[in-house]
Amino acid sequence: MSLRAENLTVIGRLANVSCSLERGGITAICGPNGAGKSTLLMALAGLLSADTGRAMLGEERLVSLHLKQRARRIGYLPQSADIAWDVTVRSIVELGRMPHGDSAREPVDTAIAALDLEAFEGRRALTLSGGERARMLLARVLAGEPEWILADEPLAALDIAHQLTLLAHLRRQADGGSGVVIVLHDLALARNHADRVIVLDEGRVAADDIPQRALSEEVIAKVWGVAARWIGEPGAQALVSDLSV
Ligand SMILES: Nc1ncnc2c1ncn2[C@@H]1O[C@H](COP(=O)(O)OP(=O)(O)OP(=O)(O)O)[C@@H](O)[C@H]1O
Repeated sequence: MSLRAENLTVIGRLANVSCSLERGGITAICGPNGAGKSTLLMALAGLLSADTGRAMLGEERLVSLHLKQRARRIGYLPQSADIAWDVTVRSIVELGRMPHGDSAREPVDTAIAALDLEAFEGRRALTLSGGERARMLLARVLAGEPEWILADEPLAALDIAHQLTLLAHLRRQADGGSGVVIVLHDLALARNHADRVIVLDEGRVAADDIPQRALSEEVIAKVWGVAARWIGEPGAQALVSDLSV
C-alpha cells in the first residue's frame, strides 16, 4: 500500500510536491535548510493539512484516518522531541505501544536491543545524553511496529557506530516489508544507504531517483550550490568539496 503526496502545497513551505513511496525500502529526503523536508515528512505522517493537494495511504486520505489507526500504521519521529515526563527509559519506549493499547514485552525488548539501550532501561529518561535520548525516542517508534517509519534526522545526534547500527536496523525493517522514510542532511549516508532519494529545493522536488542520480555532482551543485565530488567505492562513498568554492 503506497504512501503518496499528490500535488501537495503548503503555502510558503511546499509547492506542488508529488511522490509515491512503496514499502520495502529506505527513502531519504534531502535538501538545504528550509527546503521543506520536515514539512513533507509531517504531511506524509498525516500531521499537517495541505493548502491544496493531499497525502494518501493507499486509498485513504491521511488526515481523515482515525488517530489511533494512523499511529498504528505510521510511526513518526520529529526532528527534536522533548521528554515531558521524569520516567524510565523503558516506560518511554513502552509508550510506542499506546496505539495498540498494550505494553507487549517482545516488541519493546526488540526495540530496546536494536538501539543498544539495554544498559539504560531502568535509567530516568531525563538523565540521558542527547544521542542516548535520540536512540530512546526512535526505540519508542520501533516498539509500535508501524508499517511506515518516518524519522526526521534520526542520525543527527548519533556517533558513527550508532549511526551504522541504526541504519542496519532500518535496513532490516525495510527488508522485512516496512517503509522507511528519513530526512538526512548527510548526503554520503543517503547515497550509501538509501534505495531512493527525494531532493527538495525551495519547496519543490528537484530530484527523485536512485541515490546515484538524485545525488549526482550536478544536482548537488545546482541545489546546494557546492562544487563537490564523490570518491570511493559504490556503497562506501564520501563527498569531498573544494573549500575555496
Ligand atoms: N509552522 C510554520 N509556519 C510557517 N512557516 C514554517 C513553519 N515551519 C516551517 N516553516 C517554513 O517552511 C520552510 C520549510 O521548513 P522545513 O522545516 O520543512 O524545512 P527543512 O527542509 O526541514 O529545513 P531544515 O533542514 O532547516 O530542518 C522554511 O522556510 C520554514 O521557515
